[in-house]
Amino acid sequence: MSDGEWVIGVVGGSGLYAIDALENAQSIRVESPWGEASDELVIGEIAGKRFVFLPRHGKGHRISPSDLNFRANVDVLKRAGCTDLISLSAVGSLREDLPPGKFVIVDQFVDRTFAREKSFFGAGLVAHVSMADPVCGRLSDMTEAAAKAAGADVHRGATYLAMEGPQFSSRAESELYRQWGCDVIGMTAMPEAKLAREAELPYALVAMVTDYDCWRDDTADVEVHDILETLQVNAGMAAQTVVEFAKALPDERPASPLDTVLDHAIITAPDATDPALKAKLDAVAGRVFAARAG
Ligand SMILES: CSC[C@H]1O[C@H](OP(=O)(O)O)[C@H](O)[C@@H]1O
Ligand SMILES: Nc1ncnc2[nH]cnc12
Repeated sequence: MSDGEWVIGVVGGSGLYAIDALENAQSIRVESPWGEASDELVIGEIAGKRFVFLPRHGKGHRISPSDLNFRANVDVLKRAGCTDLISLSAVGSLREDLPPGKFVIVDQFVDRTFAREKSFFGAGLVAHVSMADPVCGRLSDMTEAAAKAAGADVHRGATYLAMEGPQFSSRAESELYRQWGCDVIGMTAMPEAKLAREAELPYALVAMVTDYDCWRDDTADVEVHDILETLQVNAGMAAQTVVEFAKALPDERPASPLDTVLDHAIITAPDATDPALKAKLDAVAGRVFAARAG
């Protein structure tokens, strides 16, 4: 893939249901063969760059983590022309030195979710992408710089434990995840990051710490009310992070190795391929099919 234009998809998590800085904003509903996405996409510009916003839980926070259609969400962002995805998420902290208010640029995941569709591929078209380095370093560098420019207290590098939810963790689980070396906990970055990788969309995660989960003796156990209170304080900084990101974005987007991960991931022979699944994969893997045909 050659150099080109940036189109930045932003997935807004809890407390982030709109981006006011989007200029010439238009809401569009994008159909997906993977079902209903969480909401309409809002397409617009910030500092002359193209952005596409999707509220992960839908406007009004209608959709629970286990009910999110992650495949449709990533598929519609790909269909809308996104080249890269930035995820903004609320997380609990599993570490003393990551207090509420901190912005954390996540670089690893432990996926403990179990009730979600985790791949675009499957019977009739099998693919195995690498998740060794699950986030894009270039995008993470830029989001780190942007969060700092927005005035956030930023920590770079953390392991995110993705839990199923929607209930918060028991104290024993919280302690276990700490012993595993996990740093923050949330319910949504998986399978989002896996699906972004399959869709050849470089992905970065800005996690905003809202609470200490339930492992810390002298802190009250996490409650939604406290999360939303902390998010209200942070929402401005999160929105400003997107603006700073846009301002610093170079005009040209250099190609990324993550743009072509499917070149070496699809294992099913052409004559064993299920045409119906192949058709559903038109946005996610259309580039590879076209290259193979041509
Ligand atoms: C609102 S409390 C728990 C909720 O917040 C996080 O969502 P998101 O990652 O979309 O910001 C967490 O993962 C839970 O879904
Ligand atoms: N403690 C926590 N556990 C899971 N998801 C969260 N999102 C914000 N805080 C969380």
